[in-house]
Amino acid sequence: MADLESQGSDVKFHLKQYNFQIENVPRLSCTDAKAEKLISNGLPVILTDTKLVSSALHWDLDYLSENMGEGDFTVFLSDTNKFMYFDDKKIENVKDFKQPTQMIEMKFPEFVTRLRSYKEGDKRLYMQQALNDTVGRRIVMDFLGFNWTWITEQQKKNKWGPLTSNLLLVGMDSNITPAHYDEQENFFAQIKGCKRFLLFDPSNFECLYPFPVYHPHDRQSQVDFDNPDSLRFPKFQDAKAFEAIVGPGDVLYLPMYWWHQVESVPGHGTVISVNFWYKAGPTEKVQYPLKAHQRVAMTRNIEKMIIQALNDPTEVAPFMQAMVLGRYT
Ligand SMILES: O=C(O)CCC(=O)C(=O)O
Ligand SMILES: [Fe+2]
Repeated sequence: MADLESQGSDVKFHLKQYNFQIENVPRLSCTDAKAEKLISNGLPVILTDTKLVSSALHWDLDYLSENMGEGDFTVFLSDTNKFMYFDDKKIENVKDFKQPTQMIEMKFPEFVTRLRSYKEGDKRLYMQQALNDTVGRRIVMDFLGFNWTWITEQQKKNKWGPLTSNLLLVGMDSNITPAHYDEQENFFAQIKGCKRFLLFDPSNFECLYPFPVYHPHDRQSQVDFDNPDSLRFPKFQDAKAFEAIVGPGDVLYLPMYWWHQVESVPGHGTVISVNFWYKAGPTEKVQYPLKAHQRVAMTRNIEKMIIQALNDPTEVAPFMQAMVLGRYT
C-alpha cells in the first residue's frame, strides 16, 4: 500500500492501546531475500508488492453487489464490535452456551442494503464467506487474475499442502475478530480499508489462555483484551505482540498457530479482505526441545484423546486435576 506511511500517524491515532509489549512486523518487498527467509522460517511479514489481488482492488460494495451472484453468503450479527468465532458442532459440549453472534445467510445485495442502512444501536455486520463457484462471471475473471504464479511458488517452496479456501471478509470498520489461532498457513490479502493485526507467536499459549479443545470457542483466547481479568489470567501481561497494519494491496503472511486479533481500523469505511488458507506441509522431523507450535499440537492431541476416552466434556477437568494435583505440582 503506497500511502500507508503518509497515513501512518492518522491510522495509529485511532488504534486501541494495550498494556503488553508491541513490536512491528517488517514490511518488505516480496523480491527481498529477507522476506523469503521470514516465510520459510514461519515468521510473519507484510509484503507490499505481490500483486496477489491486484485484479480485485476495484472491488467495492456496488461492484460486488452486482457481480457476486445468486449464492448465499454467511453474515454474522453482533451487539458489540467483537465477532468471536464459535464452532457449531461443539455447542452441545457446554451447558447454557450463549452464542456471541448470530449467523445468518443472505444474498449479497441484501447484505449491502443492511450495511448501508446501519445506524447506531443496530446489530453490527460481518460477512465471512468462502468464495465458491456461484459467483458471477466478472468475479470469476478477477479471481483468475490473482497472482497464482507467485502464491503457488510460495506454496511449493515452503512445502505446504493444498489451498483449502479463500475466505472473503466484508465488514464494517471497527469490527474486531478477537485473538485466536488457526491450524493452517495463511496469506491474508487486504483489498479495501485497513486492518490492524496483533500477532503473538505460539509460545504465548500460556499468556493467552485458550478455551478447552472441546469448547465451541476452541482456539480462541479467553482473555478479553479490553478488560483483562488479571486474577484468572495473570500471565496475559507477559504476552509479547507483533503489530501489522495492512492496507489495500498488502499481503500478510500469517503463519500457522500464530495468534491473531484483527481490528478493522476505524474511519476507513467498509473493509474487504480475501485470505488464502493452505494445509500444513508434512510434519517436520522432531527435534528436542520441541518447538512451541509442536507443543500446541501435542496439547491439542492429548486433550482430544482424553475427551474421546471419557466421552463426557464435564469429566475432563476433574480427570486432569486428579492426574496432576499433588503429583506433578
Ligand atoms: O480479518 C478478520 O477479521 C479475521 C481473519 C482471520 O482470522 C484469518 O484470516 O485467519
Ligand atoms: Fe484467523
